[in-house]
Amino acid sequence: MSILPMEVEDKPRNFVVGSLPTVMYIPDFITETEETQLLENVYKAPQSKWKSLKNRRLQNWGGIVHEKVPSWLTKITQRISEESGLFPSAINHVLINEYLPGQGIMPHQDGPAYFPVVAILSLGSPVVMDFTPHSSLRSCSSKPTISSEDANQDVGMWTDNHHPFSVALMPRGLLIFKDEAYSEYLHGIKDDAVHEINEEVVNEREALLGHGPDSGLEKAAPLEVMSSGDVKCIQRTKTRISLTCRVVLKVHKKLFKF
Ligand SMILES: O=C(O)CCC(=O)C(=O)O
Ligand SMILES: [Fe+2]
Repeated sequence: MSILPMEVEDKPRNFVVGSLPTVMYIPDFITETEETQLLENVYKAPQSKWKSLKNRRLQNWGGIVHEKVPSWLTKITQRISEESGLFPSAINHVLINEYLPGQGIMPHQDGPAYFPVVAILSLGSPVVMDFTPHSSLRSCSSKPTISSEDANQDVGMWTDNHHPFSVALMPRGLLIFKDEAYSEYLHGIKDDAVHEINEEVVNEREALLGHGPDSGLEKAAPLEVMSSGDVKCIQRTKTRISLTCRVVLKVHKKLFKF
């Protein structure tokens, strides 16, 4: 079946979650077989490919001169690029992050080296990713010591309808965020072994059912999601691998200084 340009253009918009039009989540973007194959390839890489950081390990593929993204990754990145229609050229950089249960990533903004669209494919185990408006978007900048948790309680703190929100990243799901969500928000993953699926999680339904909003197919909640009373939680019991796919605009000899 051919995909008409109209459909290509409409596709990402169908997957918008929450109130920002620049955040999309596509459940089950890949099959379980593809997930297994990707995980096999990630762990087939030589040990020297892993860089250990304080709270996680990562592999860098591409983004520097003379290093192409390998074909086991381009199989997926080409599909992400084609189906989203959001990247200006072929995805030339994939960062693979490995998180053990209880590991996370500090709230941060992806750097200016990238075109402002990022696609994150999750494998293995689910987590919740939190988005927080950049501190410059606080209407009360005189309260710099407030913790992000306290800030989440106080909706009036943020200017121009900027509010903290979260996205549940289930295995095989694809998160895409761009433009405003890319440059006006920080994103991070808490280093806790349990992540609550609270009312700030914009894709709660898709995460719990494991299917897209219009699929009509309801499946039991994934095993890792537990309920205690009204509160649903992700119990992080397994390793999570994520593939962060971006376009490096100007390819240099080095991307990071480790
Ligand atoms: O692992 C993730 O889901 C996020 C990774 C990330 O934000 C990054 O590598 O910049
Ligand atoms: Fe990031």
